[in-house]
Amino acid sequence: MRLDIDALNAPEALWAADTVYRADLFRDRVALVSGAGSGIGRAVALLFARLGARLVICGRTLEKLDAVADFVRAKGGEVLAVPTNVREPDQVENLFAQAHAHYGRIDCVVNNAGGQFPQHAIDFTPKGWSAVIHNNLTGTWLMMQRAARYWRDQGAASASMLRSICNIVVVTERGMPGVAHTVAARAGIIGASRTVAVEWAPLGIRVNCVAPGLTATEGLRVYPPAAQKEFPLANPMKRPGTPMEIAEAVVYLSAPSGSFITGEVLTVDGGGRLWGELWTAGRPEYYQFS
Ligand SMILES: CCCCCCC/C=C/C(=O)SCCNC(=O)CCNC(=O)[C@H](O)C(C)(C)COP(=O)(O)OP(=O)(O)OC[C@H]1O[C@@H](n2cnc3c(N)ncnc32)[C@H](O)[C@@H]1OP(=O)(O)O
Ligand SMILES: NC(=O)C1=CN([C@@H]2O[C@H](COP(=O)(O)OP(=O)(O)OC[C@H]3O[C@@H](n4cnc5c(N)ncnc54)[C@H](OP(=O)(O)O)[C@@H]3O)[C@@H](O)[C@H]2O)C=CC1
Repeated sequence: MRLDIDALNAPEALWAADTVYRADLFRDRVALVSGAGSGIGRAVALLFARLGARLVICGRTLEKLDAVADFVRAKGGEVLAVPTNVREPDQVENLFAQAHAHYGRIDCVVNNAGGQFPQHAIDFTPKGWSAVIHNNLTGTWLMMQRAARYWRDQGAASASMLRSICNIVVVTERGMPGVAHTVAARAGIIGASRTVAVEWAPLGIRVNCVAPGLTATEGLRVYPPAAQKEFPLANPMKRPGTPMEIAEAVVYLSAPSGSFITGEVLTVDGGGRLWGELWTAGRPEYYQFS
């Protein structure tokens, strides 16, 4: 299988792609997207912008954020780019302070920033385990909690507020050989999301997760060629998902279409949790077919 990752992730292609949503769905709303400099996060941010949202985007690398911000502005959109490492509480604090100073409101938060490295679990070092847990569990949690405190401090939710948190996780049901650290971290986020969906409902906050299956982004390039060769075996559709397919799921949960949905995990994996093999660090000999 040849993955045309560059074509599927090109901002112009994302901007021109068909969408089921109407153009003013997020007019006057503010959407904050982490990890928006590439891949799924960029696709989510661009779709929000196409639907009229004003954006706050963050990630660790300023150049990547600037490229997305320049593109959105060239299309007539409004965007604030704040370099942020979501693992650092002070930086998360600064992000929300800047967003509020700039727009005076935040409606939706999409916690997409994350990543891991493929390795057989038996070889994880304490430092490697901690890096992935901090990135994906602690970082996402800090963003969720800061968003909830922001909305609590804003007072009662008005009818015009969406107050939605959407966390990008991975499909955890069958585990995923080669990335046990990230499966552990994301299972933690799913559990926390279900719990705070109840605790934060009185604040008018909905909390959901989107679990993408194999999705064609630049991020896949960190996987070894042997794993990449087997990517078509990841689901019964025998193709990767596209960043746009994940973005449309995020918008569904974040928009009024998700107004009665909270504590849910929307799996967008082409059926991969039912059938498919994903050996992210290569297939061990024991599991070879011949
Ligand atoms: C088949 C694929 C599809 C399914 C996979 C699961 C679904 C998810 C898919 C995706 O997420 S797509 C890709 C998303 N993007 C990324 O994953 C980004 C790339 N990864 C990273 O940036 C890092 O892996 C990181 C750990 C997340 C970054 O954290 P940090 O900057 O703190 O780490 P480092 O300082 O680089 O390393 C700390 C520590 O971690 C161990 N380690 C890091 N990389 C590797 C590696 N390639 N192999 C083994 N161990 C690694 C190591 O112990 C490092 O410490 P030192 O050895 O450097 O002292
Ligand atoms: N592609 C796939 O098959 C799947 C992806 N996912 C998840 O979807 C999300 C997006 O992945 P994808 O788009 O594929 O890959 P990318 O690597 O392109 O996206 C990850 C983004 O997160 C940012 N990021 C990583 N760590 C941090 C941090 N500590 N603070 C702030 N930003 C950070 C990165 O930017 P920078 O390095 O500049 O900070 C990058 O823009 C990730 O959480 C990923 O694990 C889940 C399932 C499948």
